[in-house]
This record gives sequence, C-alpha cells and structure tokens, in this order.
Amino acid sequence: MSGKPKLYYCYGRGRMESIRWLLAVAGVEFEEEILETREQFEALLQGGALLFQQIPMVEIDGMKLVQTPAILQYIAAKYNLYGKDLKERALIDMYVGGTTDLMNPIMLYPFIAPELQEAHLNKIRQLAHNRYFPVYEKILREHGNMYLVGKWFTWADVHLLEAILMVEEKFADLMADFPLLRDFKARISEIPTIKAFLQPGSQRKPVPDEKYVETVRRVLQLHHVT
Ligand SMILES: N[C@@H](CCC(=O)N[C@@H](CS)C(=O)NCC(=O)O)C(=O)O
Repeated sequence: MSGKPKLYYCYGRGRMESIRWLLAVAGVEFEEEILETREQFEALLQGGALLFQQIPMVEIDGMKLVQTPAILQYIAAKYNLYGKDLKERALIDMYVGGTTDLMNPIMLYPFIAPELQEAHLNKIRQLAHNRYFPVYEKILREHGNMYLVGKWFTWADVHLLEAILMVEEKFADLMADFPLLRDFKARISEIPTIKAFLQPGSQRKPVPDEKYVETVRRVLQLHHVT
C-alpha cells in the first residue's frame, strides 16, 4: 500500500471527477483502479468493498468510502477546504448543492437516448443561464471577495470552476453574460494545483465519448437511462 488514496471508477468523469478535482487541488497524489470489465466490478462487490453496490469508491485512511458527497466532505475537511466554522460549512454545502444540481444533467447527457438529447441540452442551457450562473454571479458580487465563501478558496470554488468548464464545453458563448464568473475562472485557474490539473497529462478525464458510455454500461450493466 502506497498510502495514497485509491479511486475505483471507470476511465471517465462521471461522479468521480469532482473527487479527482478536489484531491488534485488539495495537492494530494492519488492512484486509480480503472474498471473496464464486469468481472472487476463483481470482484469488488464480492469482496464487500461497495457498501451500496455502487461506485465511486475511494480507499483512504484505512476506509473504503462510497457515496460521493461523503467522500467529498471528508476530503474537503481533511485538507482545509471546508470553511472556518459551521456557518461557512453550511454555505459551502449549499453552493456545492447548486453546482451539483447543474452538473448532474450534464453528466447524464451522454447516456440519454439520441432522440431526447436536444431537449436535454436545451434544459441544461436554461438551468445554467437562468437559474444557477446568475446566483453565483450575485454571490461573487455581494461577497466582494475573490472566492465564494470566506477569505480563502474552498471546495465550493473548486466545484464551481468544474461546473463552469463543463458548461463552457457545451455552450462556448454562455459565459458572455457573466463577467464575474469569467474573472473568477481566470483567477482561480492560476492557483498552482488547479493550473497543473488543467494541463494535458493530468488525471483529469476527457469529455465523455462513446467508448466511456459503452464501458459504463458494460461494467454497471446499465441498459436504459432516459
Ligand atoms: N448516491 C451515490 C450514487 C452512486 C451511483 O449511482 N453510482 C453509479 C455509477 S456513477 C452506480 O454505481 N450505478 C450502479 C447501480 O446503482 O447499480 C453517490 O452519490 O455516490
């Protein structure tokens, strides 16, 4: 055992990507076991490693953690990215809740039936433009700080950056209406660990493609997601 956290997931973003982001931004090196076959997944199941028969799973500090929010909260708290007190923590949870609700339909998009994809994409655009991004723009304006919460960057900032990048990949023009979010993105992308994670060759995963979708379906035996 190397002592590094070990991440169990398919080769792709999905629910694991925010965990990769948070570890990378905290400057924590991690290993990955890439699941490509149903047999690998079943071996984990049979070994009792997956509490609810689901991934992501992360081995860290002698634990086998599942449930993405629990994993993220543990990492955020351990590496001082979870605010200075309970009130800051509540704000961080609330803001991460919003970015999660925006990222979930983007994460689901590659699994949507082709005839439903256009409507799904329109819905994502509406959510980003009319519901979530105006809120984060307002928070940055009113907080008057470089970051969303307190005086230092937190998990909420990391999650917002990930959400902005995911939305931009789908709608390159959308950020035009959100100048503070554009500034935020430019500033936070200069934080050294973030800059490194954004470079080619990092453990950041690419935009989902057909191969990723096929692998997830094979490993998880998922047939229909609509
Ligand atoms: N609430 C869980 C949901 C995990 C989840 O749905 N994982 C999917 C893959 S991303 C999975 O393992 N699906 C297989 C199944 O539910 O049987 C979390 O937040 O981690």
